[in-house]
Amino acid sequence: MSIRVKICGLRDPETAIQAAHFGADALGLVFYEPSPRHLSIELARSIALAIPPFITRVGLFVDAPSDYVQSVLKGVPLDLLQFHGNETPEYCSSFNTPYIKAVRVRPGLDLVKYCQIYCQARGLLCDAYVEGTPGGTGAGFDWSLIPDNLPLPLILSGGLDPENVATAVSKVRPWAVDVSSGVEKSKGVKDLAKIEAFIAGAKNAPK
Ligand SMILES: O=C(O)c1ccccc1N[C@@H]1O[C@H](COP(=O)(O)O)[C@@H](O)[C@H]1O
Repeated sequence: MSIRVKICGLRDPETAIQAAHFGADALGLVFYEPSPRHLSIELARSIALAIPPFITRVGLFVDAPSDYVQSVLKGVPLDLLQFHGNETPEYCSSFNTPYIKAVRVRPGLDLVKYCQIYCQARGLLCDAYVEGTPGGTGAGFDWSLIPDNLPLPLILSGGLDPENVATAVSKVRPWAVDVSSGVEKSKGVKDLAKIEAFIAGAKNAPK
């Protein structure tokens, strides 16, 4: 099975198009104001419309008011929502749009139970826990905390980069990987060479 790769935090159409040409399967647009990758609805729309077909356009939210998510969905063509905060299963299911749920992995957290609670999610995204910041931190975590028997497709993220992604894919065998900081030259500024190397590293990881 070939690994899927999501590149998160695109901020201009040209970089999104390049990432698609390098083989990205999904591209993430951030709607979380404190993030350096936050987009206005207008800019997000121009990026989403530039993305070629058969690439999943993902909108990322963190504990956003429902009417804000609705207004983004009205203005921006999105295929999938990524909820990266403490959203309830009822909230996540209320937008009539497929979603993935992010969880910040910590010792003692029962990830199988978490999947059962979010059973409507299309996948579970496992990220690092960093006090005070919901994600996009570049921090990694102990992959051995992820059980083998997760009932949802696993999307591995948190501190991945072109150097460690092949090891992550070979060891953890996730359905997909997701990256933001690891393919940037500075906070919020993507690096095309790193995006290309990350995608190649993930897709050519030893089986
Ligand atoms: O990218 C962001 O700015 C962001 C903001 C708030 C929550 C999540 C965010 N991104 C997601 O965080 C993880 C880990 O990213 P990193 O590669 O460690 O920087 C990833 O799933 C991003 O989609």
